[in-house]
Amino acid sequence: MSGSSLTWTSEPAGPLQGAIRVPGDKSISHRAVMFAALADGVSHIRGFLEGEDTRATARAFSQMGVRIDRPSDSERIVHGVGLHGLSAPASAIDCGNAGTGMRLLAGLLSAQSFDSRLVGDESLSRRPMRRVIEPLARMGARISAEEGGLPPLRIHGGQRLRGIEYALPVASAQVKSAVLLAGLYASGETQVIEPHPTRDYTERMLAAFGWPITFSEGHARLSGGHRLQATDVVVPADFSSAAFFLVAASIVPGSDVLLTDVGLNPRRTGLLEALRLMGASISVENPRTLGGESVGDLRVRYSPLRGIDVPVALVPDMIDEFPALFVAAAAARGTTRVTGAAELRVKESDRIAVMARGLRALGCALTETDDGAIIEGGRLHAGSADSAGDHRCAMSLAVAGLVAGGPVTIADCANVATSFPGFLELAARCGMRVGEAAAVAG
Ligand SMILES: O=C(O)C1=C[C@@H](OP(=O)(O)O)[C@@H](O)[C@H](O)C1
Ligand SMILES: C=C(OP(=O)(O)O)C(=O)O
Repeated sequence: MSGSSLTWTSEPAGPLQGAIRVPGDKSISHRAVMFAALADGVSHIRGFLEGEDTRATARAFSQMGVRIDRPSDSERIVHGVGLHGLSAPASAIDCGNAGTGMRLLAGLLSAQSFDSRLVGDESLSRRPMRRVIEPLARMGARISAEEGGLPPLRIHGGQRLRGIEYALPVASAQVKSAVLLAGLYASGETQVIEPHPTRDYTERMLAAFGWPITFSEGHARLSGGHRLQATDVVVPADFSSAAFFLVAASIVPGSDVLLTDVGLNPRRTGLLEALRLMGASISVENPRTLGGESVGDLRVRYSPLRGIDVPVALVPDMIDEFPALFVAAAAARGTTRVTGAAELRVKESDRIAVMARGLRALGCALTETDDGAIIEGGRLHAGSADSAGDHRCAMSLAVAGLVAGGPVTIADCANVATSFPGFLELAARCGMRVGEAAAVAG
């Protein structure tokens, strides 16, 4: 990573135009490497996200003896070692900035015969891990953490796991997936019940790799003792990365942008519905299936937005898109209220606080609440904001700069490389004026 001091400048821009394909889906890329590594045979992954988060996951499996070839950018050929073929890593596994990597690996590693240690960067080291430790301990896992349930995690191998029925206290695909991954190795049946359905990539991908699993909205059930069979995976473009362009083109007058091959799993597309409720003009063109997932091209045209009460039922389906939604709300006419989104406070940053500070610095009237915010739309002005090292806040604040009265500087943007390498190039290609501060100023 290129140092946390990276500052961007974003300037007001004219209409955004063009067709772009954002990089591969992060959630699917993490899981594709994991299941391919544990499968019997060789799997070919196309469209893999070349982000720091997913590369860290691939590195973790290389450390555990899995051969992973990279024939070209965003391609991986994974030589699976079978469910019991991983070997003890010689050193700690560094998950970088990735909550997904750490929580899913915690489930998987708690079932191995060897000990392991999971570490992360400064942000990940502040994120709650009790949510996975607790159900995994019930299955018989032995995991110790720092005070407060924080990383690093020390996982004591050689435990016999047993299946459990687990009702998740919070809607979390990461916790669900950690339990299901441990369940692959457990005796008996493992069942997970969610308070609200979350992204079901683990369930779908287990089925694609040949593991018997029953799942429906909010519920998944599997038994241990089967095998995973290598399969090829095609990763669609990441809706969460497309989100910045959906908002940008919606708020910059005259814009007309096409985002191609975007994954449209309904557990990810809450922002599409929220923006449409606000008056956005977004159509799905050429809907089709790619690698078992619904995909489509999203055509977004400028349309004046109005404030809404974001339906609470949409929250889990747009959990990573709130920083972008906050910007849409700040540029809309009227008031937007977000509730039921307390999870935003335990992401890469406290996303409610970081976006509140950032948008207030640009003149937005915004009131933080425990589980959301009240955002008054209006005109933004030039100013300085800090992303607090959070990739999604950095890109969202860059979008805000497009409609501010003058240049906006955004501090601490290096972590954009965790989920969206090449953001600046794609942004420039459709007409955004965002760049590294020195380059824009010079
Ligand atoms: O399972 C996944 O791939 C993810 C689940 C979500 O986290 P939670 O499970 O904490 O809601 C999301 O915020 C994250 O970016 C990716
Ligand atoms: C929350 C996110 O990811 P993770 O939990 O994997 O760090 C995200 O990408 O917005």
